[in-house]
Amino acid sequence: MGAVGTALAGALASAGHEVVACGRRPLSSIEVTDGEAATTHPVRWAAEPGDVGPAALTILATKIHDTAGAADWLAASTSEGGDVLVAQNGVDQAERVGPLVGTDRSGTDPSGAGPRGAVVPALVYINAERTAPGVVRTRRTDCDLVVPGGEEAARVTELLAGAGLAVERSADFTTAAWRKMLTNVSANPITALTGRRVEVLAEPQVAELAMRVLTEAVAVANAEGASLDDADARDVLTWLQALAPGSTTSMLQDREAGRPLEYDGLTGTVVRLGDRHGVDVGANRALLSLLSAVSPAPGAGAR
Ligand SMILES: NC(=O)C1=CN([C@@H]2O[C@H](COP(=O)(O)OP(=O)(O)OC[C@H]3O[C@@H](n4cnc5c(N)ncnc54)[C@H](OP(=O)(O)O)[C@@H]3O)[C@@H](O)[C@H]2O)C=CC1
Ligand SMILES: CC(C)(CO)C(=O)C(=O)O
Repeated sequence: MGAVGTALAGALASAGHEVVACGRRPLSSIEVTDGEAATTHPVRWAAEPGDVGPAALTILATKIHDTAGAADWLAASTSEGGDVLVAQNGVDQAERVGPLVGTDRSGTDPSGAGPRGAVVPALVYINAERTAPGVVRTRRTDCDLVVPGGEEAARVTELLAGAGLAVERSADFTTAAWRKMLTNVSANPITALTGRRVEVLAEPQVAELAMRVLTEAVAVANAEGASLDDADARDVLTWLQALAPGSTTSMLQDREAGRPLEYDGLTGTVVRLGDRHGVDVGANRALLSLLSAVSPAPGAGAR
């Protein structure tokens, strides 16, 4: 459980759900501070996949490059079905996680057709800052999560009911995912590279760079089937500039903690797709070069 996992776990615990924390460090409770109010919730810690047991809902909230590392946890919690909410950034959550869920991974079932739950992508708009293991500060706007339309996402949304989360359904999830991606290919690299929180995006020269990054990403998004324009790029920058004072990014937190940076599935994706579609992605490529100089791409094979 990191920043997002703890924030979502706190919300589910407050709705009365039993929460199991799958992780490498023992955890008996979590604390979530939203605004001034801190709430503490008990959790059961599972030290290894064999301790998890079947779950009605599994939330995967690792960094993109750690997805494959979570495979045994996912196989264990979905061995009898149950849905998976993929609370990760990027644009291909379902493709990334689908193969890891609910299939017989022992090799004894050649059809690979174990029980299957649904894999539902979630675009996370909660700004979550982990200040200690199991301790998180959230800064929220009027939307916490965006999930697709359809029956499977409706079932997951129902499970989340009562958790105090503002969940939106999007009938055009490709566009919604790329809109969220715009926040991450601009704010995350720029904050991580400058070592400053999102307020850095208010500086005129930085805002100009962010707009170049965003307009390139909009062209890539549209080549991938999204429906965005330069006004959306402007809106995303305005949204980022209006985030609560002190808001950070997941990539800046990783840089500060000396952890690998999650750029391959974000800026790396924009650059690869830009090259494939013949879209100029010069500003994104420059950020990618700088990010790779700061931290070698972790798990580039685990996109
Ligand atoms: N933080 C934020 O505000 C936002 C983040 N996001 C996205 O959400 C996703 C999660 O981000 P965030 O919560 O910030 O990330 P964190 O780094 O805070 O949390 C990731 C967690 O995954 C755990 N983990 C990684 N590999 C394994 C494994 N093999 N087994 C068990 N646990 C594992 C880590 O454990 P350990 O602590 O032991 O390393 C860590 O606790 C990312 O895709 C991010 O881009 C989206 C919106 C906002
Ligand atoms: C929107 C933003 C930039 C902040 O929550 C984010 O998604 C992240 O930190 O990864």
